[in-house]
Amino acid sequence: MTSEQAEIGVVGLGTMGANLALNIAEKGFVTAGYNRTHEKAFELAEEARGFGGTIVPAKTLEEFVAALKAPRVIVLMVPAGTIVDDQIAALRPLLSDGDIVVDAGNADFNDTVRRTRELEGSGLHFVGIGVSGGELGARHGPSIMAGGPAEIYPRLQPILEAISAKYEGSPCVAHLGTDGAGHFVKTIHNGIEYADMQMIAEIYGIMRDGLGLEAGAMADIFAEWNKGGLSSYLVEITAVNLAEKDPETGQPLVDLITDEAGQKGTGRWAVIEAQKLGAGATTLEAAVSARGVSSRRGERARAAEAYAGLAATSGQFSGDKAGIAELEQALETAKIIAYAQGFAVMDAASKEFGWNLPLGEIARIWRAGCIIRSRFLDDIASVTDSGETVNLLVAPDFVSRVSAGEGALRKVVAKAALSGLPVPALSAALAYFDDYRRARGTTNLTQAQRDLFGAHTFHRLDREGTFHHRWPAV
Ligand SMILES: NC(=O)C1=CN([C@@H]2O[C@H](COP(=O)(O)OP(=O)(O)OC[C@H]3O[C@@H](n4cnc5c(N)ncnc54)[C@H](OP(=O)(O)O)[C@@H]3O)[C@@H](O)[C@H]2O)C=CC1
Ligand SMILES: O=C(CO)[C@H](O)[C@H](O)COP(=O)(O)O
Repeated sequence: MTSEQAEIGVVGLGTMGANLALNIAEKGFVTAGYNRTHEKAFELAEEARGFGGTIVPAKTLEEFVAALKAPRVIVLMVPAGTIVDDQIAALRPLLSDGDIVVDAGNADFNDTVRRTRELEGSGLHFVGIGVSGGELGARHGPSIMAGGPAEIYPRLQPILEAISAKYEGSPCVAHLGTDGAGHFVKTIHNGIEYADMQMIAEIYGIMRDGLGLEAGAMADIFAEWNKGGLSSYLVEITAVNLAEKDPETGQPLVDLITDEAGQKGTGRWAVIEAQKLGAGATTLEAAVSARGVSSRRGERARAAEAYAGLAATSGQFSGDKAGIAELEQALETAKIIAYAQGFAVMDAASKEFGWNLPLGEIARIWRAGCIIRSRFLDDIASVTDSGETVNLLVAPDFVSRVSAGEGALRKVVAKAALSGLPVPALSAALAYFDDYRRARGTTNLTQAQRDLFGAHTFHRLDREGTFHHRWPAV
């Protein structure tokens, strides 16, 4: 291979990096590849040759950098945290003015902001981008959420547009704002992903433990739902997950998988940022907490024993057509509420960090390629396009949909409570909805309590100003 021929380079050729490199090479861009375990780069170069693409493999970072045309574009696809800092530190002495380092892994947007500042004035440009779509998305078309300096984006745009997913011909990629905007949006994408997955799991729990349905029967129901308002990648894969049989035992594979959810941190970051912004993302919180509870399997087994004597009111749910339709409508309604929360967090962040996030564009680039892709994002795009700051819950189209579905959600949450079936995310959605639509809430009492014990003051409904009352001593 000759030197200085690659238009872009990828560092970190694991699940995502390898597939992204193949995707880029397939689109006709000569791509340099470096991996800590360098054999992978050579294997990948061989694979790319198979479809006529070029990946220039490198044994060392020096060789990798030498293979790139200047000004260089280097994409990091390694695990979040210090590994990204270490890679930047290792690359820095090898790079020149004008080179661009792109962190395309999941990252805490605070780290992206810090790295941007650290590289400011160094001659290098730092760009944080979120990539969603998992292994297949990376290979054939992910949704890409770009941050970083607006003036640098045009240099990345042709490659990003070529490799991204397309929705009716439109590339699912956009520059969303400066510094950490892309990673922030990806983080909220993942928070919504957690909520969506948790709600699906709760409905599955009702079908399994409340209705006694077998996995195969549930697969058919989810496959049917995927043809309607719930049509989405996550519902589609749920049907596939439930239909799959373990090749060794012939049993549904899902029945043999332990009920302990892993998490790599993005959902937690989403919830932390929502809390910092004072934008309640209760369905996302419920989903993150539920994964935490699930991981304490031993503790749960002991608690199950301790409360074995508690009687649940069985027979609440019905498996007939109307009963299944009620579950479908409850899930659809709760999903709208979860997405409303996610978009409200992005709206709050946009104002706090001065990003001017294009919420309609975000919904549009999530319509294909990413894990939460669904038909329903098209509806969100039209609502958020108006440019007005609205919580989706008060947009007219969603008011009618939530009004039509809230009864089903309420019944499902109530029946689950009576049955002793856990529905933390579905009930969080309902509670948020009831809270959000209540013109006269109850925190007047909270304010009174705060003023009594801490002289924190309060506002009054009947006059302007800030007040402190001399409450009776307690
Ligand atoms: N998997 C997914 O669905 C998605 C993942 N992401 C994000 O993409 C990034 C990569 O994830 P993924 O591809 O799944 O992870 P993998 O574990 O499959 O790959 C990790 C890559 O990072 C390299 N690496 C790990 N530790 C080090 C280190 N200390 N120094 C140098 N290189 C190191 C590995 O090299 P080696 O081969 O030598 O171990 C490998 O190339 C992460 O930020 C992840 O959050 C984003 C969207 C989806
Ligand atoms: O970014 C992703 C999808 O969008 C990754 O698959 C991520 O790993 C999912 O998060 P977690 O591992 O915490 O479930």
